[in-house]
Amino acid sequence: MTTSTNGAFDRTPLIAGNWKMNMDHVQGITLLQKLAWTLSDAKHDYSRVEVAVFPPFTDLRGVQTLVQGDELDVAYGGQDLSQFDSGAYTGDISGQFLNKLGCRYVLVGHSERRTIHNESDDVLNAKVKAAYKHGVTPVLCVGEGLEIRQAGTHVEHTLTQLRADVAGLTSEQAAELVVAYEPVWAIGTGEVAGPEDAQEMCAAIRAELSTIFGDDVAAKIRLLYGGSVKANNVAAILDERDVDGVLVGGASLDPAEFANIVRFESHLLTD
Ligand SMILES: O=C(CO)COP(=O)(O)O
Repeated sequence: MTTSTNGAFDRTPLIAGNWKMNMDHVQGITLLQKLAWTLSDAKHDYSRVEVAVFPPFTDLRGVQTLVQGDELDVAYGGQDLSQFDSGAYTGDISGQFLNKLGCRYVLVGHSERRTIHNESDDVLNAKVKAAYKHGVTPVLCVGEGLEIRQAGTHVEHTLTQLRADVAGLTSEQAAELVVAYEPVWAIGTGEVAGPEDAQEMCAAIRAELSTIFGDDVAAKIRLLYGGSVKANNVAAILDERDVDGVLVGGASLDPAEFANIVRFESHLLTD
């Protein structure tokens, strides 16, 4: 991904931080300010990279105010959205509301939503479509649990999720899509899938997207890896041909660590 010879040069690397249910709106602003200060000291190290954060819903208005007021070069998004536009859906958040708050992205189908909230691929397909309807780009999360990995059926499992979740999208929509491969066994465990595991799955995902949407569209879709990404392992993961970014959980709560992940290319230069 970091050279012009691998065909992936045109895909802007996306370094995304999923804060999960951490950081209230006051803590969230402090975290984002510290991140912005750290990054502004080293702007030249990450000028080619897009940075995004996914705070809790209650933080989004404050994040919007800070990003706009200080003209921060940081995108932000919601961690979930409703498949519906508005109405009697207590506790849910419409994509329309996210759009109004300036969200560029929204996570769809994170494994914690799939398991804790039993979100099915049918629901996730509707959520992906709802995101496009409201002008927010979905970051679709797919990936297998430990038992499936041990059984060796992880590629087919993940592609089955992918096919169901992107069913019915137009090529124009698909070209904007971001897919995050997050093996559940590597989330928050310290177990990181090896760069070759990330590449194996991302190559399979891109091949499947080529079958569905054609080679040109698939070549535009950014594929992220997520699962125990840290500053000391990010460069090797992002050196893989089909891996175009990372979705970071725990390490995104530490502004210095996350800034070092954003500056992954400077690790490549110094390593
Ligand atoms: O779930 C993740 C990001 O969405 C990964 O979390 P960790 O980086 O904490 O393993």
